[in-house]
Amino acid sequence: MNPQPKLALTLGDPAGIGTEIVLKALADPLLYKMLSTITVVGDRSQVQNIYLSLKDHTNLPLADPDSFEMLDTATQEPIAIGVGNAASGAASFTYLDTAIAQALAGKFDAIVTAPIAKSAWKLAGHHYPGQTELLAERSGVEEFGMLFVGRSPHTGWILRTLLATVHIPLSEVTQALTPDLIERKLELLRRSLLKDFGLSQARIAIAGINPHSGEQGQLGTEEQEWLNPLLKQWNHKYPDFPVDGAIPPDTMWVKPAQAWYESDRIYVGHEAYLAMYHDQGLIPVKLLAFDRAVNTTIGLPFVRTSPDHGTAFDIAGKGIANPASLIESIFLAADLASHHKAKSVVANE
Ligand SMILES: NC(=O)C1=CN([C@@H]2O[C@H](COP(=O)(O)OP(=O)(O)OC[C@H]3O[C@@H](n4cnc5c(N)ncnc54)[C@H](O)[C@@H]3O)[C@@H](O)[C@H]2O)C=CC1
Ligand SMILES: NCC(=O)COP(=O)(O)O
Repeated sequence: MNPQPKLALTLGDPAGIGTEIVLKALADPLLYKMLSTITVVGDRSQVQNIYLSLKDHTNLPLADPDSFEMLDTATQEPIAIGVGNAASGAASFTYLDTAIAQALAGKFDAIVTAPIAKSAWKLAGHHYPGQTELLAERSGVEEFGMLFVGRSPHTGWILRTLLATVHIPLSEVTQALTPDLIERKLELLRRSLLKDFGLSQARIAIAGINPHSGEQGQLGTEEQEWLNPLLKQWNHKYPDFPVDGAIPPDTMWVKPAQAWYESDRIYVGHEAYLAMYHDQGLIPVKLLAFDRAVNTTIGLPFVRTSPDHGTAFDIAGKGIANPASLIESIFLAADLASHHKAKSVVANE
């Protein structure tokens, strides 16, 4: 039988809500059976301090730091809660870097990351757009992507959204969106649907770039000039992973929203969506699923998941942070990693 996958759980930015949601998640009865498979990566004394300061005034129970495994990654200096700074950026960078090194050495099958602040990484001298790019660089992969996954609590339907471009200024988006990029993202998504999610057939919906997908060239020409012809070629090449589009971006999310909320409708819809830029994809994801969507990095040699929210500095230390998206991230990491392990067992047989 397959052993359960081993998960690293990093604390994220210590000035944010990371430690609080980790302690809340690990106290959740749903996670109880998985506790022995999880190693928290971060500063033990900081965890102890947050536990002592919050345990008598939070809205949810906290796990006692003695009840779980920790890989102690002590930080250089005490960190005040509520504002990301160079010290908190240095700490969250070290937690993630430590977890990556251990995952690459085979000690972990998956990394679940609590949120970091990119601005704090920059203050600490680490110039990465986010955790995703550090994970990819350390793993030596060039093709990787940011995929958000959320299961509807109303209908059980799963919304999967890949971003074609991620953390770049809006003014750079149209230059970044090239036929080569879209083809690579579609291929990454196809492989992930096949290998990570076990779907041998899936429909993909792709959003246009311009209002009304260009309105036949009147509101932008990318769709007519190269996006629609590229999709035609793709559909010829991969009939099991057909792409619908380019769908006008303002209406693309109507059917997913119905599938999310309305169990009486039969939505024979798309297994995945490709959004052209960060907010085109993440506004609908967060409107529908802020408390449960999971950010997963596809294309890595190990599994990586993270909540869809950030460090929430405005509520850090108040005991009111919601751990739901982190809990979903832990479940998804375990699922995806079990799937990978099962496949590698079959491959070695
Ligand atoms: N996975 C990651 O590492 C992510 C990191 N970030 C980083 O987080 C920092 C802050 O970003 P913001 O845009 O302010 O987004 P945010 O998600 O941290 O906060 C947005 C709003 O949602 C609330 N919120 C967020 N998570 C919550 C939770 N678990 N429970 C209750 N309320 C919650 C906050 O209090 C705030 O009002 C930025 O530096 C950004 O780069 C943002 C998104 C993801
Ligand atoms: N908006 C998603 C996000 O900021 C996640 O970034 P990353 O740190 O996971 O790369």
